[in-house]
Amino acid sequence: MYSKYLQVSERPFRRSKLILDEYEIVDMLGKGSYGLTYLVKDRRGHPYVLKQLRKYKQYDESGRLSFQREAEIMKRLNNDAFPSCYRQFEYLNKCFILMEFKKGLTFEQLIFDKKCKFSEKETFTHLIHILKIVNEIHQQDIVHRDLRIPNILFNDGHYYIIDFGLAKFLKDNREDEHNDGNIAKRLFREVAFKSDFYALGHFVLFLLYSSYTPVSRKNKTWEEELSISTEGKSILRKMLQLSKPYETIEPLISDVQDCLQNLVD
Ligand SMILES: Nc1ncnc2c1ncn2[C@@H]1O[C@H](COP(=O)(O)OP(=O)(O)OP(=O)(O)O)[C@@H](O)[C@H]1O
Repeated sequence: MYSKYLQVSERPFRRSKLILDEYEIVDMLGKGSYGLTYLVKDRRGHPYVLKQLRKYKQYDESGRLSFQREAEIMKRLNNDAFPSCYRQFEYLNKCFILMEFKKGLTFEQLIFDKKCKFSEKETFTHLIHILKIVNEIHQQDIVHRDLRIPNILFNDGHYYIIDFGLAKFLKDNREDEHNDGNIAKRLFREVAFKSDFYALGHFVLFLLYSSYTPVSRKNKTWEEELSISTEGKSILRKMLQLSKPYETIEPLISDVQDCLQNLVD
């Protein structure tokens, strides 16, 4: 009850507010269930992203641990494709992570705001680039667990993956966590590489549907609606765990590369 009160009563910082006498709030970027995300700038005007753990999560050990883990994972992933974690601090009894601002548009913005349309070839080309950076994450035995269109940015040929709030080390796999009977949640959140492929399967569907025009009002499956290659369909079925799933990234990368060779522009 009290945590519900804290959740609804918590007000985000206003624009222009100075944090630690150093970082000025420029804009609010996101309001998730466990964090508030701001765009801030320092005194020289350099932009950063500042993530604040929500108050009601701060009193919960698992909330504090996840926030700590998010920072630890960002520090571990030393690659330009992921935001660097610069600083963790407390201010007014709230926990913060200061990270690198990655310039770009999310695939959600590209599809829904910019109305970009992606062909099958373009979709799998984006996928192969993204898989190469997901490989960097998996090589550290980390599963991202939230590879959705708002968490993948694109800018001038560069791809960035953000939001490690749900990421976990493989060793942190706990049976009870994804055993609550909700199958969709389990497929997205399982602490196994295949849950990242499952999420990317949905990412691929979002891109493919951007260039789809409905021809009837009947409810159909993506396999009936989308006209894509047999290879593309087979990859997607495995990603979505409708047929024997990919357990590691290498065979998936290899299948996407083969598929791309046969697709025309
Ligand atoms: N490092 C970053 N560089 C650039 N933009 C970022 C960065 N981190 C977050 N953002 C932007 O802020 C938005 C919200 O951030 P984030 O996903 O971390 O928080 P969230 O509140 O948990 O959001 P969600 O509910 O979408 O997961 C992102 O969709 C993205 O547009």
